[in-house]
Amino acid sequence: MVHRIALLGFGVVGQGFAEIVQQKYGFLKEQYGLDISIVAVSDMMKGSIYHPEGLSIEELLRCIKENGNFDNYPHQIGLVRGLNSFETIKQSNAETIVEVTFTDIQTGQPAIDHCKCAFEHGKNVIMSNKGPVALAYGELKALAEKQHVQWGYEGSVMSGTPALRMPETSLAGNNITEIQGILNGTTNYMLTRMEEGLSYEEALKEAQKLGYAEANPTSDVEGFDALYKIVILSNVILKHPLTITDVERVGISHLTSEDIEMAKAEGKKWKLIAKLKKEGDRVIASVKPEMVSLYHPLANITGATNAITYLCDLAGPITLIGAGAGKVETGFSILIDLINIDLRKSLASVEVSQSY
Ligand SMILES: NC(=O)C1=CN([C@@H]2O[C@H](COP(=O)(O)OP(=O)(O)OC[C@H]3O[C@@H](n4cnc5c(N)ncnc54)[C@H](OP(=O)(O)O)[C@@H]3O)[C@@H](O)[C@H]2O)C=CC1
Ligand SMILES: N[C@@H](CC=O)C(=O)O
Repeated sequence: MVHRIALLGFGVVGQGFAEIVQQKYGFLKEQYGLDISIVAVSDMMKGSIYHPEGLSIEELLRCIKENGNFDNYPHQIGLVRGLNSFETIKQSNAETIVEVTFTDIQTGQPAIDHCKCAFEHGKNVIMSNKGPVALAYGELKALAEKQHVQWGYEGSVMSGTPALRMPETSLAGNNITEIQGILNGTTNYMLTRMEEGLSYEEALKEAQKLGYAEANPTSDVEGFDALYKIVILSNVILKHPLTITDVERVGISHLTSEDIEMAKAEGKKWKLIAKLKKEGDRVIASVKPEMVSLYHPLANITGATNAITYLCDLAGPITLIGAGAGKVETGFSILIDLINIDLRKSLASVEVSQSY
């Protein structure tokens, strides 16, 4: 069955996902019966193209590599240019919208409205964008259910490492009372590189070049990104509706090379640690840098790798370690949600939405 996709945003993650589809097309079709067709891409600066019978991924990637936009995408009958993100959602024949625009840490927009528009038009949404899941989880979940569409957001926490799906499926039946870990790849990468002698600015530049940092890296270094992730974990895994103002937040921007050296001299390391703890009816949440001893379980989590521990009443502490950011890793998070979407459940609603 062909699964038609429209991509909103064609930056690191959008291109990472497109490359995976290009490389694994035959394997995905053979193993999972998943015949992916990217019918539309709408990006703020790179341009927007749509063809109901599918676009050539090779040409999309070539255009971006050569010119940074889609102006030279070969013309063919039926090709539509210039649809904005909302027009792409409404006018394309995609069953699923892949929302990989930037995360706005203040408002979550326009991604929240992208989700609403897609759901209202009977389309599934898959995203690595954290804004909607952190700021509008309850409302969007209810709307998706009402519209009988599916919403995937695995990549919003720890990119392709299954920080959401693993506890939801394999740890089901436990009472999870505490969650803590390193949830931001950029800052963990920076702290690792600063221990190796780089300055704060040099380390940040590297993290940006490697595609780990947010479009606005303030989100990473001031702890907003990890805060969003801890709110998502509380909402999705603990089923406790936390808001961003409920979380104590301190970033790493005040840490200097001297602070790093001081920690080293004491046999310690700085880590940006995110925590959630159930206390009666309340959940206490924080994101802040801590000096941990070299024997601490998180001390050896280096680079853009993340780690998360779920404290379970039955299974005990379960720790997951894996990528927290990256082009392929986050591209994979989109794929795993796509594999888990049951298209048969959504087809009826797409047919309805396309008929008006
Ligand atoms: N990179 C990573 O490792 C991870 C990223 N994420 C999240 O995934 C999302 C994508 O990240 P990433 O690809 O790295 O970010 P990028 O900044 O590389 O790409 C985002 C793209 O979205 C485009 N865009 C912005 N606003 C709009 C809009 N209104 N309509 C259409 N396109 C728009 C941008 O356009 P242009 O630049 O052309 O203006 C840009 O090409 C973010 O929300 C991020 O938080 C989550 C996990 C890991
Ligand atoms: N900027 C984020 C990307 C993934 O969410 C990070 O560095 O972890």
